[in-house]
Amino acid sequence: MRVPTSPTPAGPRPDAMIDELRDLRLLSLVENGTGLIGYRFHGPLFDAFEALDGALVALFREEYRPTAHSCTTLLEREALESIGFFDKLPSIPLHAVPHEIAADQSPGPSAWVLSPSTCYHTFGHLSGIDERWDLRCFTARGVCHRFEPSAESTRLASFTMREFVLIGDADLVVSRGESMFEQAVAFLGRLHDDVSVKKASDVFYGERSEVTRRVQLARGVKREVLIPWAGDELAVGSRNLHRDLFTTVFGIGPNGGPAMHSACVAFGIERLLLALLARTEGHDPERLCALISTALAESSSAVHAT
Ligand SMILES: Nc1ncnc2c1ncn2[C@@H]1O[C@H](COP(=O)(O)OP(=O)(O)OP(=O)(O)O)[C@@H](O)[C@H]1O
Ligand SMILES: [Zn+2]
Repeated sequence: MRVPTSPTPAGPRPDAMIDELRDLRLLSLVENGTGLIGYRFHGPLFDAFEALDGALVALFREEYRPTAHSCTTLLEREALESIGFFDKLPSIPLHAVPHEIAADQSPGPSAWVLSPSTCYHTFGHLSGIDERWDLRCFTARGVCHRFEPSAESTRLASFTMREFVLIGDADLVVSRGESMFEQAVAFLGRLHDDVSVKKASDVFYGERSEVTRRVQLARGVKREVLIPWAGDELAVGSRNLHRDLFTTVFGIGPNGGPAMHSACVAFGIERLLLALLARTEGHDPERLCALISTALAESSSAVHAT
């Protein structure tokens, strides 16, 4: 998450490919005065979006057997308060004032925010569970919202995240989280010849200081997978280790004994789609769909061969 800068930039400069896709009516921009809110994908471009998301789920289905769940766009404000989100990143959450809830006055408009990540729904669902397990995987796709105004065409206020959450034994969460991330990187490497990985820090998981940033980098709490985009590198996914932060706050697992840990591996589907399409011949979404199927088949046979 990036702390918003001020003053707010005028608006995004769509890249040439984005203009092309708009002309073909495959994509439309959702904008307001502060910049780009999000994208709507149409026809074959939406098919490629679904193919990418579906491939990520298929990639991990056999080995991790994730339990899938859905998400609401709205999240209880309390959930973010309990993990100190507003103390660390007060400007990121977008507050929701849906008319129906406002009219009903119960629980009241200020009780809701637009969800900034999908894993809070997973943790919320497991809250208070009195069970311990070695390792379980959960997955959800959700529209996420963050207020990080920027002139970049890939920093959206509304975007789609596919997330896998691992919960269980501390060592297993780290080792399996790492191999899951590596498998995703290998899959993306079949679709693009210039995929890179780097360690990152996130102000959310500590104080906003240089010391914390370095400690996080040294501990490898966050790793990102990047694909070139518009002369720069774009983070299309990340692996975050939370230790027992969320399991403790949300009360996941029985009292007593070592706390279970959690990690998440998350992907931004809009970023992935645009960055991969930029490398696809003719920026053709149907061609990208075919490449995704081939890469998925190759990835599965690589897993079975080991
Ligand atoms: N504002 C955004 N617009 C589009 N995609 C995003 C945005 N923020 C995050 N994502 C996508 O969701 C993925 C997982 O979210 P995560 O919280 O790890 O991102 P992040 O570290 O905040 O991203 P960044 O480093 O770009 O600020 C990111 O790797 C990225 O692909
Ligand atoms: Zn997460």
